[in-house]
Amino acid sequence: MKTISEQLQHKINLKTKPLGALGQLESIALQIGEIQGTLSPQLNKPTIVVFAGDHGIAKEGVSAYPQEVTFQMVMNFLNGGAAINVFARQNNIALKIVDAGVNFNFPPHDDLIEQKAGPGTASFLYGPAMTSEQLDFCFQKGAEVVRKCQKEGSNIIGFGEMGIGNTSAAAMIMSEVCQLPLEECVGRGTGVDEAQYAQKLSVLGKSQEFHGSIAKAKSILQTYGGFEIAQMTAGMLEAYELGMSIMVDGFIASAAFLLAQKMAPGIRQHAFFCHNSAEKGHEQLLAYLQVKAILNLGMRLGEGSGCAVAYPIIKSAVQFLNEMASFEDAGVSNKA
Ligand SMILES: Cc1cc2ncn([C@H]3O[C@H](COP(=O)(O)O)[C@@H](O)[C@H]3O)c2cc1C
Ligand SMILES: O=C(O)c1cccnc1
Repeated sequence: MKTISEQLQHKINLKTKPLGALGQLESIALQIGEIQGTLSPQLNKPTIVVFAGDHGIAKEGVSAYPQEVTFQMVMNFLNGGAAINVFARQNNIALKIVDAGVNFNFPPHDDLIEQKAGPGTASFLYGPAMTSEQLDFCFQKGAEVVRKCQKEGSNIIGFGEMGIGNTSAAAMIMSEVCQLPLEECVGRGTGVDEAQYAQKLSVLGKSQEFHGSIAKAKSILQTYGGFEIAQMTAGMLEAYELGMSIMVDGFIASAAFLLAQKMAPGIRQHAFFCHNSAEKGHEQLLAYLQVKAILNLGMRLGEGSGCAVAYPIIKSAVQFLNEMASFEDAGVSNKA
């Protein structure tokens, strides 16, 4: 009896095209078929969840933009005007916005899921970003929102984020997990200039000296945080448990994924890396995971925008697998 992977590969090879001619679409089709355990996979109710949270480290001059941009952008998401709104609408992707811990009290809104772990993390320059209770809360709530998406019929979910200062948190996580020097993990985020970049590197270097090396995934999260990053990690783990396909956005979402993979190595077979971000460090992060991103558009935005733009490509992979004729169906001669 052939394995499902062998049967899928056979089905792909018999499509009316030269062997391998659909390139990465073929590996995506194979992977979705493997995840769903079927020769005819379906994509149901694609959903992107954007987790927002503030960062204590933002007060140390590590971003080109002020902290209040986090809540202002959440309002923009709710009003439908951000990049992620545009691309999600374009591709019929459901969008959920989560307040994982923004330093602002939002008025109630139907499209906003309130699961605040606090009014932003503490600065990790002086101590851990969050308490163990806050981390537990993030794990519980991040998983809960994904379960809700699945109950609503979704079997493919994208993870995006918003949080001024979060390329700093992500760089700390990457350096720790990948055991790479900070210089290779720290990028310009929202676009810091030379002097601000030197300041960012110095603040992050001091933080790493203060905390020393940290082995456990959960301790890394508690130390460097992001409430939004912790909820993404938990959400990814839940999506894996539920057998869903996972779309990973850029640098920050990939840092959350690094921790999820440290906790559950099998998750990688469920993940699609939607794009290679222009943020320094992302390429090496993807190399560490030994994965190839779908797109390389020089994007460096976050918000789940890479997932929304890459989704139609994943859909093309599923469609060719389900709809394309085989050599036999179409009466086309196969290779001699
Ligand atoms: C207007 C605006 C919209 C954004 N949407 C996502 N980000 C992105 O930039 C931030 C990370 O960069 P850093 O670490 O340099 O602060 C995150 O909020 C991320 O989602 C944005 C940033 C800005 C300014
Ligand atoms: O790669 C990303 O997701 C990213 C890069 C820079 C700023 N915000 C997000």
